[in-house]
Amino acid sequence: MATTDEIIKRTAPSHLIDHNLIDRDVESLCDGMVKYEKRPAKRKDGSVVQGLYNAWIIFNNPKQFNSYTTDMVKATILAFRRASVDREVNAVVFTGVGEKAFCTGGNTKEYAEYYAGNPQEYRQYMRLFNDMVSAILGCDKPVVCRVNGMRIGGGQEIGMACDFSVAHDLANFGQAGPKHGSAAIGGATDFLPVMIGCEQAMVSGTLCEPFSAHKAARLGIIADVVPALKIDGKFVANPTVVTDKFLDEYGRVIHGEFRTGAQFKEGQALIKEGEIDLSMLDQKVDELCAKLIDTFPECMTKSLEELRKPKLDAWNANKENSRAWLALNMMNEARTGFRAFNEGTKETGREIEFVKLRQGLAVGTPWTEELVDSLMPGA
Ligand SMILES: CC(C)(COP(=O)(O)OP(=O)(O)OC[C@H]1O[C@@H](n2cnc3c(N)ncnc32)[C@H](O)[C@@H]1OP(=O)(O)O)[C@@H](O)C(=O)NCCC(=O)NCCSC(=O)C1=CCCCC1=O
Repeated sequence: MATTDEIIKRTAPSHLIDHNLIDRDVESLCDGMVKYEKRPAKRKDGSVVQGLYNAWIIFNNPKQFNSYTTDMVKATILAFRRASVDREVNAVVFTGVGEKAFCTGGNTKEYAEYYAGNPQEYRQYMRLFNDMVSAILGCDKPVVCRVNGMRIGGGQEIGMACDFSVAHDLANFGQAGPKHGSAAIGGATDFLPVMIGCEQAMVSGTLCEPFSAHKAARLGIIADVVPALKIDGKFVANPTVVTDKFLDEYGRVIHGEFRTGAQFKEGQALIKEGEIDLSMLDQKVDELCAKLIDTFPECMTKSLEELRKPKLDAWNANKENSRAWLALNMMNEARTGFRAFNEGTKETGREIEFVKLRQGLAVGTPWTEELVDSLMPGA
């Protein structure tokens, strides 16, 4: 009987059709701000698998906490399509450069300086954003979000669109919309209720208070969490988060909550003096990818397609209405909130005085350019 290798050699066709949409490097679409790297796949024992790879899609905009510009969104759509049709790719690892931020969502500078006041332009942008989320949810390969740092706003939304999330425990997770002039309707309002229940989804989607990685793991936003801080060469859990207790004296769950007061400050100081090491994160990602490759490919894809449906159905039901609302929202609250973040500073703050705005609207004050300018931090 011929061996599998002999049969492959004898029967594999000499020509394969390329199903990519366009034949261009991902990097060339966005000046290298999204990288596409095929990294050799490994078995559970760490040995390299000949001819098979994982596609690493990497946001490369560290100065702006890996927020995505319009060009980066275009490149990401094509990167996921490329991974989907690449026969040698078994899984996608979606991550960012550095150890501070996976992604903090839409680029607030571009939002404030180009899209603010231009709903027709933002409608076109939101077609691209929607297609990026759909490209992740429709990827024919399992998608692992390697959470290399904070996952905020649209960054949290595209992260939750992935199939698995593995995070280091200095990362925070949350939304920013209602504080910066938007609503988390780029996926979070679709995914959060399905993933963590309506009550905690409401907390995360409206109050804009971050969850620690340990809380995100406890609630079910991420599959796994590992340490990244080393003190004297030894990995330690995030010292700003409660990880050594589960209940407080009243029986309330406190595991994963942020420490407060002096304890929080001491934790911050410890992080500053320690060393950040992502080797445990990469080991966990490698372990997961090694498990994924040890399966039938079509059965894996079918399982992904079925298990994605709760998120996908909510996303498909709402994404076009959300796109339309977000475009029109660029006329008032988004124009105001993203300008405030972009024009504010650490000294003046980067958010408006919400009560002042509410007091004005309570007496019917119209949205004029003058009103918007008066709300800018430091105005
Ligand atoms: C809370 C933060 C994420 C982190 O705060 P902090 O740790 O204090 O860092 P900063 O000093 O704020 O930021 C460091 C520098 O990075 C720049 N930065 C951070 N985030 C962005 C961003 N999203 N776009 C562009 N630049 C960003 C920041 O300006 C600093 O640089 P500088 O030169 O100014 O010193 C905090 O950074 C934060 O709140 N960031 C903004 C989060 C946000 O509002 N994201 C957009 C939400 S809306 C969105 O994503 C949407 C997606 C699709 C659907 C519609 C929609 O609204």
